[in-house]
Amino acid sequence: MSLDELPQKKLASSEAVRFARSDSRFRSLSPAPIPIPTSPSFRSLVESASDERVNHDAVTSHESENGSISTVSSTVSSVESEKAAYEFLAQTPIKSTDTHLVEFSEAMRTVAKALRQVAEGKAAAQAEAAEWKRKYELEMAHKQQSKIKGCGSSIDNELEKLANQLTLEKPASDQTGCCGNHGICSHEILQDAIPGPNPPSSHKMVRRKASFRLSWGCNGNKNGQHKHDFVSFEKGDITTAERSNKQILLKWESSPQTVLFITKPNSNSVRVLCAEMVRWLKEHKNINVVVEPRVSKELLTEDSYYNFIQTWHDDEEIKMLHTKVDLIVTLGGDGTVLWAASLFKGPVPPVVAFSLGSLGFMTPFRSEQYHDCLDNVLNGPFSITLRNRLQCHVIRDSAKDELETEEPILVLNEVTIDRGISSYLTYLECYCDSSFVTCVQGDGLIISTTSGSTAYSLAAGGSMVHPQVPGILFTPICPHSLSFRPLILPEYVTLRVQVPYNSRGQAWASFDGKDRKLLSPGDALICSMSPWPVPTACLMDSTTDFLRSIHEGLHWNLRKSQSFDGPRD
Ligand SMILES: NC(=O)c1ccc[n+]([C@@H]2O[C@H](COP(=O)([O-])OP(=O)(O)OC[C@H]3O[C@@H](n4cnc5c(N)ncnc54)[C@H](O)[C@@H]3O)[C@@H](O)[C@H]2O)c1
Ligand SMILES: Nc1ncnc2c1ncn2[C@@H]1O[C@H](COP(=O)(O)OP(=O)(O)OP(=O)(O)O)[C@@H](O)[C@H]1O
Repeated sequence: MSLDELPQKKLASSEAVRFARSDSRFRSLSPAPIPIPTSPSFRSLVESASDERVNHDAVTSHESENGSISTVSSTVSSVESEKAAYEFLAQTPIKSTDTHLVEFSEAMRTVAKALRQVAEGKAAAQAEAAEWKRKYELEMAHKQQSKIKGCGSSIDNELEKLANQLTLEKPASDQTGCCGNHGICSHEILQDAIPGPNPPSSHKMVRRKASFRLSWGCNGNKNGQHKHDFVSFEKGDITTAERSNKQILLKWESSPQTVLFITKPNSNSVRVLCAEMVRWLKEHKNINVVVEPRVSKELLTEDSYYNFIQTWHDDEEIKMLHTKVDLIVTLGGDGTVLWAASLFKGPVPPVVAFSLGSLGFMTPFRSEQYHDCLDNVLNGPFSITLRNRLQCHVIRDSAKDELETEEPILVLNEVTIDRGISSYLTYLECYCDSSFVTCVQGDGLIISTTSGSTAYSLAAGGSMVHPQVPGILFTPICPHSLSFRPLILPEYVTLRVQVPYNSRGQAWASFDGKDRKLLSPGDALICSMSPWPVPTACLMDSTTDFLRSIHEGLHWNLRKSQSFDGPRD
């Protein structure tokens, strides 16, 4: 832009104020620096122009490569520029210039205030992030302590008590001692339950859970022992001896006795298959069957033969399901596996997922072969995939100083933060531990597990990741930026996504595609890896099943082979 153009480009001062207030840079964390003019004549010219954009253009156009001041138009010398500026000032009525000066300084004050607020906001957010991390760690330490105190004695007694109860009864009040407020308890994560004699069985009796052992498959040798030294450091050489995630095998130490059925609703084929499988398990394997209340009604309406089935009546009973159920059978699609996982806020028994849906990424078993499949699983050993879940806490701005937060939500696929019905861009500040990651400006953000990498995250351009890879996917949804590529972060980090106070709109969080929660400015979502994975039984093994899913489910890299009879080297 040449100086001659300046008077025409001059904006009305009210426009300048509006611009200062609306320019997104003044709301962002790292605003572009506002250039300071150098020459006094130039400064007065710029001030009179009362437009920060004009200011910016003028300064950049005045800085040549050799450091001297030049204009875009090479014919105008600096002397001429100054002359033109004075001419311009002379033409401008004093009164109008004064008014412009006043209004421009008002605009600059607004800008300065906005910048100060942004800086303060950023500092406060960082301090708050650190504070929440501290509280979270405190809470975890507290849970760990109560677990250590309560686990030893209370779980034995409770299991004993439960074993003698005739139906799925409400837990006694001290049962939460071991499992925390949300029924979470770590004692069953790798080595489940306590081996020992079973109490006498009777009609409707819930017996002690079957025990099992998990081991690591080693180069195809199913009895391979997992070495605990991941890294060795001998004579200064660092080598990785064994990696943490190998194929895991589950071997029963006592026979499984109780199977929970979770079924897709409103499907006739599922209802018929469920009734048949329940009958088969009872008659051929003498297995106790627990079903959802809806399914219990359906089965009992169909035939009083199903009197032996058990169900639950309230949320408290759901919280204790993991202490009674040896195995979960799901009949449906991936949504049914997600639903089954969502019932367990703590440890999850192994899941055998039969495919009765359209895609079936996590449902490797075919219902036509259910006799063989269930036989194999009930006898064991069988391969499992330990599918990590994310633990999500919504922290409300209004409750950020309280220790008690909303109940955590565990997701198997992902948590999505999007713009919901709002037509504005979402504006989300993201932190990884105490480091600032980025501001998401777009339709939203997906924080996904590796199991969820083939679901929504994939549709948003994220990578497909083997479910045993320990990582967290950070995938933007339609980011309004050309350079925002998805990330994969290590599983040990804590992510924090905050809707800043100066966000234009609200955001919505949804968990495995369900339970939408409104996030208002100031609210935050904290995600970290949960210690409670979902163990899913494999048809073959983790890798074979994963590759089968991407081939058959997604037709990954399907292409006709070239014929042999073409041109050659
Ligand atoms: N644009 C998208 O792709 C999109 C949009 C919304 C939700 N979703 C996904 O839907 C999931 C909820 O599933 P639903 O069955 O309850 O809803 P749904 O009935 O809408 O089905 C969503 C589809 O995603 C598939 N799916 C689910 N989990 C998968 C996984 N881990 N790998 C591969 N495919 C998977 C399902 O088989 C189904 O075909 C959410 O967790 C989310 O990942 C995807
Ligand atoms: N036991 C259940 N109770 C309530 N809702 C359920 C249950 N099981 C599944 N759902 C819901 O029903 C919907 C459909 O289930 P699912 O995804 O398993 O079937 P599908 O859509 O036929 O299969 P696919 O996902 O493979 O296309 C999902 O939204 C899921 O959350």
